[in-house]
Amino acid sequence: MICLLPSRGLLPGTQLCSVPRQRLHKLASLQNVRMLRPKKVQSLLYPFSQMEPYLDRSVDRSQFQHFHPSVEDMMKAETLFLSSPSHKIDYRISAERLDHVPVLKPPEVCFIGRSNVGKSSLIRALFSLTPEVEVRVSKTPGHTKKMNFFQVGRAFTIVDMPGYGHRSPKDFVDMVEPYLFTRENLVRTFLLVDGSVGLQQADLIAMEMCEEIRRPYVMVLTKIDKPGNGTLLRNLMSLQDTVRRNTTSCFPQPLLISSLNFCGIYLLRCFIAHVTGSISLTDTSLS
Ligand SMILES: Nc1nc2c(ncn2[C@@H]2O[C@H](COP(=O)(O)OP(=O)(O)OP(=O)(O)O)[C@@H](O)[C@H]2O)c(=O)[nH]1
Ligand SMILES: [Mg+2]
Repeated sequence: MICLLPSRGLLPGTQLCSVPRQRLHKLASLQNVRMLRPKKVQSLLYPFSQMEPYLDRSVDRSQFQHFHPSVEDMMKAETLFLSSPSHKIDYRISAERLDHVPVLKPPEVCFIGRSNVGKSSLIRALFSLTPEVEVRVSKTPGHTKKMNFFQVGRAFTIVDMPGYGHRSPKDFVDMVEPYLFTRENLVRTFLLVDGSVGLQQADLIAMEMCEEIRRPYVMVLTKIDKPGNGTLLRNLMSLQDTVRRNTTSCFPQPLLISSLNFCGIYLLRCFIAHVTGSISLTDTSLS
């Protein structure tokens, strides 16, 4: 691999490399996914479909399908995650204090959650069609220490946040909380919960904070490849119950994601494209 390092304007955490096309993960693009077995396609595009057979018949399934985009809508959204000369996807800047945060016009979405929950991995999977934008991930909790801004053309900005639970709450309270309260162009916060362990006390505190901020946020269950179906279903139902009982600003449908096997990544790309106003959906996508 030829690396063009060091590159001007790049901070630690991001490298600009010339990556041969074949290094793209085979599941990065819907084009490839659509060639797989229909059952596999279904579970990658609509991860909730894996859970359905295990649900009690009395459970109302519509609450898990408020956002149910067509494959065509997902294809439209995917084009936004492809970098081109007229639509550059790139790391923009890192900020370790609120006054370092750049003023940017495009709508913004950010990812918060406990350290190690998989925030950076998820953003890396979203950008898997543009592997030259490197998002660093680590087994060690507390790896991401700054807010990292990634610009997706003029369409939107994605922000990777330091986690809470490790070296926090100080970092989080000093930097992330004021950002969430004051950022004018922030259109959605994604609050990640580890799907293999379920809701923890720290997650409940973060949900309370999001409720206090009163801006729209969405729960995301990560690492869904790790637990067995029983554990995952239990964690999903408990999260769903908490959302229903205790929240008013939270989107009613938790999104299910595995950054390892790309399950749910296409749906999340479409959700981001939708909430940032970058695509218009066909009528059937939202209920
Ligand atoms: N099995 C599995 N492991 C994952 C997944 N996503 C992330 N991981 C692993 O979880 C660990 C933490 O991932 P990160 O993406 O760095 O987590 P983070 O939330 O950004 O962590 P901080 O930056 O420390 O807050 C890494 O070892 C990842 O490989 C997933 O979908 N499935
Ligand atoms: Mg991180």
